[in-house]
Parts: sequence; C-alpha cells; structure tokens
Amino acid sequence: MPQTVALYDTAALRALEQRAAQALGDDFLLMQRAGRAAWRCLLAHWPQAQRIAVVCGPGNNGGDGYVLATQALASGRQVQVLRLAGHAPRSALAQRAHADFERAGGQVAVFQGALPAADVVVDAVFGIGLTRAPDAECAALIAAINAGPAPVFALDVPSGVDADRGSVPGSAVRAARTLQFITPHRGLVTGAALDRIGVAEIAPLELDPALLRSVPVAAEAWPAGALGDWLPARPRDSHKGDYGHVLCIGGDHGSGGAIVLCAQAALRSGAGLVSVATRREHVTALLARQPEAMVHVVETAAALAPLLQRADVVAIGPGLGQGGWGRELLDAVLAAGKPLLLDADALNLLAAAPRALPADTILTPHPGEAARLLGSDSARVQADRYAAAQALAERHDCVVVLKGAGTLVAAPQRTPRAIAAGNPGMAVGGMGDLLSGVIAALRAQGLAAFDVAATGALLHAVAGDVAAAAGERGMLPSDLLPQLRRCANPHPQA
Ligand SMILES: NC(=O)C1=CN([C@@H]2O[C@H](COP(=O)(O)OP(=O)(O)OC[C@H]3O[C@@H](n4cnc5c(N)ncnc54)[C@H](O)[C@@H]3O)[C@@H](O)[C@H]2O)[C@@H](O)CC1
Ligand SMILES: [K+]
Repeated sequence: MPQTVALYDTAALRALEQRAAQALGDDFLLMQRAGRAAWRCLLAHWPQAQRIAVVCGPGNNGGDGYVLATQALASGRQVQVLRLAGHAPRSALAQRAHADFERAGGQVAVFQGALPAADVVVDAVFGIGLTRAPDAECAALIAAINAGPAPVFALDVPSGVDADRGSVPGSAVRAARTLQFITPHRGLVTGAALDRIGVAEIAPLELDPALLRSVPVAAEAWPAGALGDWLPARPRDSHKGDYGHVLCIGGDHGSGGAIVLCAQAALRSGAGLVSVATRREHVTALLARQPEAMVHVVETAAALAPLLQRADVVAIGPGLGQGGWGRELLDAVLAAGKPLLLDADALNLLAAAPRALPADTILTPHPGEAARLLGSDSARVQADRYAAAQALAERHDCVVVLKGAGTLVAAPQRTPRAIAAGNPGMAVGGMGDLLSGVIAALRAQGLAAFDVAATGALLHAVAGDVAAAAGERGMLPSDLLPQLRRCANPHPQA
C-alpha cells in the first residue's frame, strides 16, 4: 500500500548534490545519470518519437538537456537542440555536457521565435535554480514550447515553476510529464505547479538512501492510498457514543444550504450523532433532507449553551454570516473550549476581531480567508502556500488546512502535509462546507487534530476524485456524499 511520500526543498537537494558528488568523486556523473534517466523515460513513454527537440537553459538543467540530446543522437533520432542567445551554458557542468554533445556531432540553434516540428519537446530551460520571473524573451520561448502540438517532457521542474513554493512567478512550461531528479520537490504538489507538471515521475539517480536520510524532509505528500492507514477502526461491539457527537453551527438568514452540507458530510463520515444549530427558517428543509440530523433552532447564545455541553466537537462557520447572530454564537463557542473547527464566516469574524483559540483548533481557510487572517492578499498566499499556512498556524497556535489545488495542512513545529488528491471539479461553492463536516466527524471519532485535518482533507479529496469519474464539470458537493461513505470504508469487512 502506498504510504505518505517525503518531499524535499531545494536547499536539501543542493546539500545532497554536494554530498553525492563527493561520494562519487566526479559531480558530472550525477548529471550524466540525470540526462540518461531522462532519455530512458522519454523512450519508455514515447517509443515512436523520431524527432526530438531539446530546449536548453544556461544552468545545470540545460546540462541535463545536453546529456539527453547526446543520448538521442547516439540512438539515431533526429535531434534539434535550441536555446536563447543569452543562454549559452554557464556552469562548468553544463559546459561539459554541451561539449560532449558537440563532440558527438550535435549542433545548437538559437531560438528565433519558433520551435522545429518535433514528436516530443524536452524542456531543459530551468530546474530548481529559477531565481526570478522569466523575462520577455524567455517568456516567448516558454510560450512557443506551450503552443506547439508536441507533448512536452520537463526535466526536473517545468521551467518557470518555483520548485519550493509551487508558484509561477511569470510564465511557465505546461508539461505532459515531468521527471524529477533524486527527490520529489515540495513545491510541485501544490498551487499553480499542479497545472504545469503533468504526470510526475521520480528518477532517484542511484543515490545511496542513507544520503537522502541525511537531509531534512520539508513536507509529506498524502496520496489516496494513505487513507486506509489513518481512518479509525470501528470495533464490532461499538455504539453511537463511541463515534462522537458533532455540533454544526451556521446557516444565517438566506444561507441554509451550507450547514445542511456540513451536517450531511459529518453523518456520511461516520460521526455517531450530528446536531445542527441554525435559524428557525432552515429547520423544516434540513429535516426533510436529512432526518438523521438533530436540528435545533438557535437564535441566541443562551439557546446554544445546552447543545455545546452535549457536543464532543464543534464545527462553526458554514453560512454563519458576519452579523450579530454569528458573532454572538462564535463568542459562545470559543468560551466553551470544546474541540473546534472554524470555517468560512467564522474565519472572517476571527480576522475582524482576532482572539485566542482553544488548543488544537482547526481552521479551514481558502486562500482568500487565509489572506484576511494574515492581513495579506490571495495572490501573496498563493505565491507561497507553505509559508502562508505555517504563518497562520503559528499566529493562532492551531492546525490550518489551506484549501485549494494541493491542499496543505500545517501546525506549529510539525512537518506540513500536502494532499495529493482532488480535482478541479471540486472548485464549486459548498465543497468547503462538506470538508468542515468531514473533519469534524473524524475528530469526533478520536483522531488527534493534526492527523484528523490531513485525514479529513484526504478523504474529501479522494471522494471528489471518485465522484469526478462521472465528469468534473458540473460536479456538485452533494455528489460526494455517497462517495464519502464509500471512501471512508476502504477495507470493507468480508
Ligand atoms: N541537484 C542535483 O542533485 C542535481 C541537479 N541536476 C540539475 O541541475 C538543476 C539545477 O541546476 P542550476 O542550479 O544550474 O539551476 P538551473 O539550471 O535551474 O538554472 C540556473 C540558471 O538559470 C539562470 N536563471 C534562473 N532564473 C532565471 C530566469 N528567470 N531568467 C533567466 N535566467 C535565469 C541562473 O542565473 C542560472 O544561470 C536541477 O534542476 C537539475 O535539472 C542534475 O544534473 C542532477 C543532479
Ligand atoms: K525544466
């Protein structure tokens, strides 16, 4: 069964590169391994390709490209290497790889605005050494790579993507496949990178695994297969009291749907009991839709008090609004000190009036909400999702689930986790309300806050992927409800 996957940052990779070069006695060996592994990967996936275009940059990523091109030449393929006028090989290793290519009879053309016709285009412009947004000339090269009909095979990183942050500071190559060298990069599992990377593969370059253990892990990716390791068991002699009582609070005037979805998701994720505290006008519709929910009219904090007492976990925010009603209920919830999840307008209320949160509170912001909590803007949050999630977790001493493509889970002093599941069909109103219910239900089943945040986000994403089999466009949050049940039971008993 696939487990979580260790992800590394570029600082760790640089350290590894140095140690590996020392161990090997010649740092060019690693580049040769990279270029050759890339050539084997190209052959494995595009065995019919005869015309190979290789676009090389000035650094060692370009060097990998020259090694690949030399291999392609030796195999008798038609090879066209090109680069920008200003991208002559700069590093000693790239110069060596370039010299080998020329010695083998290869020629390098300067990019004049168009790429040659090719069956595969190899992107070796920039790897982990990207330091700034590509300038206009480089952006034109990237645009030409993206515009062609040929599939793009990126070496190490789709050029223009920040391998640590997952952001695209200017323009970036959109690859069909990316072969990462040595380790998976932490940036390539979140944010804008996900729309550039295509199918991701790793070439470990025969490095001693002990070397890899000598550098710190920057993040952990949680793929679908990890879900079964984290979902709590359901003993055969258990009863509803063993699975906790979730209280969902929200649904101000005109916003009833959000709290219905939250409660339904909590029920479909295995909570023993689910209560809802909402406005009177939503009660009938909610009960008609979901009779298993215990629905309470709560117009004041006083009416909430007995419900809070009975709850094991509280989820507040979906459809809560930012008026007096929502504020009063949020204040009462914070004072109660129960295990807590804050979402949507509860987060906006917190941003407007910051205050201490109970230990292990879980926040589930989208980038806009995270930005409001940080006094920033969504573009800056998206420019470094890891940093934003960590800063928010530390500011409020809580667990943060930063939603969006490649959802991140962060907490103080913990290695961040990146959810390696989910799809753009989930970009629709109401999906976040489901996530609140899922996480609250799993918390009620006894998981610790940091683990429950990642497990819940993964369950939600995997259910989204199963539901998307019928089509991403037009997928609704309620389409995920039956899939939540299916995915929350990955090992049905015989
Ligand atoms: N780290 C490792 O262990 C290994 C690295 N290898 C390759 O080496 C790469 C890293 O090489 P480098 O450190 O030379 O970095 P890159 O080749 O990614 O790029 C660095 C070069 O590009 C320039 N540059 C950066 N951003 C630019 C921009 N926006 N516009 C114009 N020029 C820009 C820099 O000034 C520098 O000359 C990896 O991605 C990988 O492909 C492999 O050879 C195998 C082993
Ligand atoms: K590249």
